[in-house]
Order: sequence, then C-alpha cells, then structure tokens
Amino acid sequence: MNLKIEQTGIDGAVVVSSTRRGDERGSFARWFCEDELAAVLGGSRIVQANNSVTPEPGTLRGMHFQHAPHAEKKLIRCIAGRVFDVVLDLRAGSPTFLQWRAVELAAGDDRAILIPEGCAHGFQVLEAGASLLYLHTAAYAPHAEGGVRYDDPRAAIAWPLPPRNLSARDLQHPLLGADFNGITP
Ligand SMILES: Cc1cn([C@H]2C[C@H](O)[C@@H](COP(=O)(O)OP(=O)(O)O[C@H]3O[C@H](C)C(=O)[C@H](O)[C@H]3O)O2)c(=O)[nH]c1=O
Repeated sequence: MNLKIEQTGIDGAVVVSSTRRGDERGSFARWFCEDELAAVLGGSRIVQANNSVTPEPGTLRGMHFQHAPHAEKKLIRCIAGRVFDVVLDLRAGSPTFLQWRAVELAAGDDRAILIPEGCAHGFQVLEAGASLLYLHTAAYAPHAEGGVRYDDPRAAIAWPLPPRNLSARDLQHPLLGADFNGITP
C-alpha cells in the first residue's frame, strides 16, 4: 500500500499519508489511488481538481460545503506553505454534529485530508505563500453552495491566528440558528 489512512474522529474525514521513495535522482510518491482509497471514497469518483493560492498568513477561506444533490467529498493537499485545515461536521444525527477537527498540512508532508459530504471545509494560512490542491467528487455548483461563518459560536473553531482577508461572501455566511439541527448530504 502506498497510502496510509488515519481517522480524525469525524466519520469519513481522514488523513491520507503517502509513502515517498527516494533514490539518487530524487523521490517519488503516490498522492491518489482510487483502489487504495476505495474504502473512504465509497464509490465516489474525482470529477474536478482545483487550486487556491493564498499569499498572506492569517488569511482564512471557508467554511464551505455544497448542499445535496451536489454534496461532495474533497481531498485537499498543501503544495506550498503551511495551513491549519478544518473539517466541521454538519450532518444531521451525526455523533460528532457541529464538532470540528483540524490538521496542519504543509508542502512536502505528503499528507492530505479527505472531507466527506455533509461537512464544511476551511483553512487558515500559517506560512506565507500557501497553495492548495483540491480533488472534488462533485462538480462546482454555485447555486448549491452553503457556508458556515468562521466565527460561528455554535462551531467555535479555534483559529490559531487572528483571521484576516476573508472574502465578502465568507464574512456574510449566516450564523447557525439555535434550531439548526444539521443537513442531509
Ligand atoms: C470552487 C470554484 C470557485 N470558482 C470561482 C468562484 C469565485 O469567483 C472564485 C473563488 O471561489 P471561492 O471564493 O468560492 O473559493 P474559496 O473561498 O477559495 O473556496 C475554496 O476554499 C475553500 C476552503 C473550500 O473548501 C472550497 O472548496 C474551495 O473552492 O472562483 C470557480 O470558478 N470554480 C470553482 O470550482
């Protein structure tokens, strides 16, 4: 196996670590394998790949998700810089509903986080010049996009740096009402 899967404590959210093999020319690592990840992909297939570049430390993107029937898994990897990457469980009835987990992803660490459907994703830049590679199992559907505000008290995400440079859209996500009991992906 080239890919190792570690649980995060949120069902379906896992860290995928690659084995990097070196030789006199340099090194090689596998970053994705449909067969090796079949247990966590559950038949979902990658249909889009995206990249975001975020130069300044403290900058925060998120928390984003897509509503059904456009719910998606995302496999996210940091290919430059270092980020604090967060998965937030929004699934109705989930034992970890409204819980979040964070992993640090950095260029060269050969790790990625898999965000399952029904969970929101966001990150904060820890080192200048962050670049992320996203593999998506559903096409971009702007009309189906949902968001949770980075400072929503019901999520209470502990961002390591003072958040800055948020997009107008990310600043305007509605707070989760007391009656919010989750989404069905
Ligand atoms: C996702 C997407 C976006 N766009 C356009 C829409 C905006 O004009 C611009 C940036 O989009 P947005 O502000 O939604 O992107 P981010 O806030 O960086 O969101 C990204 O980072 C957060 C943390 C995520 O989890 C999202 O999946 C990921 O897309 O690209 C497209 O044209 N195609 C696309 O597939």
